[in-house]
Amino acid sequence: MLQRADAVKSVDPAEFTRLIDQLHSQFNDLSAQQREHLQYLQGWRFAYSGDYAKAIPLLESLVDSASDPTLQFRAGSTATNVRALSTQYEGAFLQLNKLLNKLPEVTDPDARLQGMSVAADLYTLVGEYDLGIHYAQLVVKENARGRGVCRGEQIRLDALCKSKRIKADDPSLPAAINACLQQGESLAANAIRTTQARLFLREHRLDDAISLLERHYSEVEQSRYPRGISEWESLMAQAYQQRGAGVNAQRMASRAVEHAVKDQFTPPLIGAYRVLYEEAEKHGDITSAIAYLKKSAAADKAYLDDVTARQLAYERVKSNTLSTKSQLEALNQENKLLQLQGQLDSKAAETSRLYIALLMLVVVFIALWAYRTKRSQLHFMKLSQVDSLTGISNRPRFIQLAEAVLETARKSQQQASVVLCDLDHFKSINDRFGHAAGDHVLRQAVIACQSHLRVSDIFGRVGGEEFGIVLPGCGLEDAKQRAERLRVALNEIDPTYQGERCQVSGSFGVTSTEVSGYELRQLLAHADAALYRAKAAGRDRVLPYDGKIVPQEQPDPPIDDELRNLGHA
Ligand SMILES: Nc1nc2c(ncn2[C@@H]2O[C@H](COP(=O)(O)OP(=O)(O)OP(=O)(O)O)[C@@H](O)[C@H]2O)c(=O)[nH]1
Repeated sequence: MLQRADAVKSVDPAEFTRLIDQLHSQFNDLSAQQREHLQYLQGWRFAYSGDYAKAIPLLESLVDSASDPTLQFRAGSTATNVRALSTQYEGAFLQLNKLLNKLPEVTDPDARLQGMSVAADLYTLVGEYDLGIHYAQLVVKENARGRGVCRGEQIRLDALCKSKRIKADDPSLPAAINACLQQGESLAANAIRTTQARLFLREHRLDDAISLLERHYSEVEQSRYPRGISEWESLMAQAYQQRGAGVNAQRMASRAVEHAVKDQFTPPLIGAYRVLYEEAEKHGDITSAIAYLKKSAAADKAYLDDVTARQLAYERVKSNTLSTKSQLEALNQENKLLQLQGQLDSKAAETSRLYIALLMLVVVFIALWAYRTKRSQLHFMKLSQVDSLTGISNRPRFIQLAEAVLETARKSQQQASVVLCDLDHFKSINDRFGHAAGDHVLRQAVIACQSHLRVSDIFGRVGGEEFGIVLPGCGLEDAKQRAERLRVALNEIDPTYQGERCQVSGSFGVTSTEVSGYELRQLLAHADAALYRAKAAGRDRVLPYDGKIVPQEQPDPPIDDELRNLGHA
């Protein structure tokens, strides 16, 4: 029943009214959504009958609260229309803005037709004919369920008529009327006929106007649409008057006034009063003439006020919308700017992270490079400090370590001893068994000595087959005993090499700080003197420096030269 009522509401007013009443009687059986639909139809009925005050709250409450978005949009369309009809133009344009914003999301073709029709109507009403025509053409183009051509053409032709861009003979007029009739839209067909009648009157084709208006008058009367009936009758009155049929003119004008919607001052009403005034004046009824003239003037003024009001409302809403739009655009720009700023910040952070990563990579690379360099430096340093044959300190390293140990001993006034050891007849080992055997003996001699030395003792190869030993914390007597142990250890080296016997022995010269002081040069010289004495005494023995044997006089050579000389000793 709801659907049927909706379908017939503008084509069969009697059936529509009957259905609505019947639905009201079954109100309790309706679902919430059905009640909302009924509320919409009730609002529509009030609007149709000209009771705008009742129609508006019913419709607008649905705009905000209806559960179905399509019904919301439809209620909004009708509410816009009703507000315009009741001259609440600002409200109408505000509603229209809401509608046009929602329009892209609306899919229901009927609802779209209704919304776009309202837009077209309203723009035409404020003289924005091109905009009105634009929406009317959209209605025609979408042609929802075949009804778009009728509805859109009705508005487009009205806008063309008002903007004086069409003639009464334009073929689109009968074509549109036919389209409406095919759809059963007699109300719209008659609205187009009204437009055509106005055009006939404008072109002074009175017979055509009267013929058209009379032909369909009864049909219009049956429409129960007061606004349409009143306009029709006003046009008839004006046509009759111009034709000289005063009685008919007066009759129709009175009906037009009678049917006019209360407090609505439209051109048809003004026209009707004008006819009544002129007819009364013609018949000498001055009192009535003055009364109608006053009414006509009042209606005219009210209409002009209305035109001004709607123009003002339109301009006000338009400028508000524009300023809201520009505010929104400014906000959008600001948002875009903020977004860009955000993107820029994150890019900058990303770049910083890249830089940091790069920097870390460089640092790691440098650290690695430094580590490798240091390692190879240490390796080379070690190589430069170690005797490659025996693995103990070489001569420069021995001197360096010995000086350090003696300096420490000097500072703490502790004793230290220096021992020089030279292998006996080493040349003959080389000569008899070969150089490799000599090397082997040198390595064995070092191993034998090491097993009797402490970690704190300094042991180095100071010449070809000559070794230096510094014994920190060791006095002369102790040093002699320890040198003796070394001597015995050399004797105990396995004397066979590749099946041949090669006896190893060494001669030792010993001195200590208590005898020679803390100067390494002096200590070495004295130890060397003792060694010289041991060699001379028959080798394979330990002799201390006794101060009696003076080593060979030398003009204080640099310590390396001295050591070299010692090596040859
Ligand atoms: N195999 C080998 N021989 C070396 C090395 N360094 C020096 N020599 C040899 O050691 C020998 C030292 O001989 P001399 O200085 O005559 O002394 P010596 O034969 O030990 O006799 P005295 O010291 O008087 O007992 C020389 O023949 C050098 O060539 C070495 O690294 N390896």
